[in-house]
Amino acid sequence: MIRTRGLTKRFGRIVAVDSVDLDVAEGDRFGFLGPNGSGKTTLVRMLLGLVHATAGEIEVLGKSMPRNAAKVLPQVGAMVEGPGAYPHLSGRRNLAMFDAAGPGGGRRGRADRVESALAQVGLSGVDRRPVSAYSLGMRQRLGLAAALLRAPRLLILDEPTNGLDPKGIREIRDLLVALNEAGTTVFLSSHLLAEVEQLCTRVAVVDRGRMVLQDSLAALLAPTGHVLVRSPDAAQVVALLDGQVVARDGDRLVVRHADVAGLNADLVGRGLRVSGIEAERRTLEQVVLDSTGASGDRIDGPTGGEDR
Ligand SMILES: Nc1ncnc2c1ncn2[C@@H]1O[C@H](COP(=O)(O)OP(=O)(O)OP(=O)(O)O)[C@@H](O)[C@H]1O
Repeated sequence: MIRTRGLTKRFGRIVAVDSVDLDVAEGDRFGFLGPNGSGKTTLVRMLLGLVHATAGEIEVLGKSMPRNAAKVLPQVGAMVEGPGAYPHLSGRRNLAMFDAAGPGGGRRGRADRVESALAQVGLSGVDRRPVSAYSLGMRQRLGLAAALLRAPRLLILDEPTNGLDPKGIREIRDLLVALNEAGTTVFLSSHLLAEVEQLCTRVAVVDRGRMVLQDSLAALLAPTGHVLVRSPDAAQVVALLDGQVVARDGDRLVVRHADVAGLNADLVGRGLRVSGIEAERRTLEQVVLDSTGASGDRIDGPTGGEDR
């Protein structure tokens, strides 16, 4: 669905995107993560032909970009850098104009396309008030509605839940899952780890323009090979497991062991009480923090921060 090789963008001395090889497969819900200023928006804009790459190759829907933009873009729904809309017009009017402007946007069926897109994003009851009177969350939903007008095969969204409250975030997440289950590939950039952890099946992480990680979420959050044990008999557990306990804090132990059920049976079988036991997993936050450096928009003084 999306494939880049050696994709690079320089702005003068700044390398905003540095030789990125991205692979998004059909059916993915792909989360593109990175700290502020790491190059996410620049990469997304290159995918859509809005910014010319300095070097490298881009394929979207199997076709080279931006050469095939006219063929590819009608099958791609995109929302980049906040929803753009005419502020003095209503949401419906904005969508109708947006529909008319693109290929495949004949007058026939336009009203239905607009109503269907509004309904999908939860705006079907919206009145004639101008977009300037919309809340940030309503504008975000309207931007998403514009991306959905053509029932796209691929959705490319830059920070789609910016400005939404927790309920709104959840609604958009449910909508993206439903669209994905109906066959739409979803690619979204975000710096909200919890959002990506709950929504995405695959993730890539960029840091200062370079891709530092690309894998399935399940693989990234797989068990670490340690088991977290809680036991009122912690001292005896340490003695019994001799050398396998890598950390202890009161009644909590971290044990090097791959088999949770087996370890539990072993401890209980020897008369040791277990009040909690589970496989240790890293959170996406830990995975990302381990793979990235300091925040991209930090400007430390001579004594602070890391040497760049
Ligand atoms: N038009 C431009 N001219 C010069 N530098 C730019 C331009 N666009 C982006 N940059 C620089 O490229 C780098 C990457 O910016 P980009 O906006 O792609 O990051 P981002 O990951 O999307 O950040 P954020 O999460 O804050 O939106 C930054 O250092 C930014 O200052």
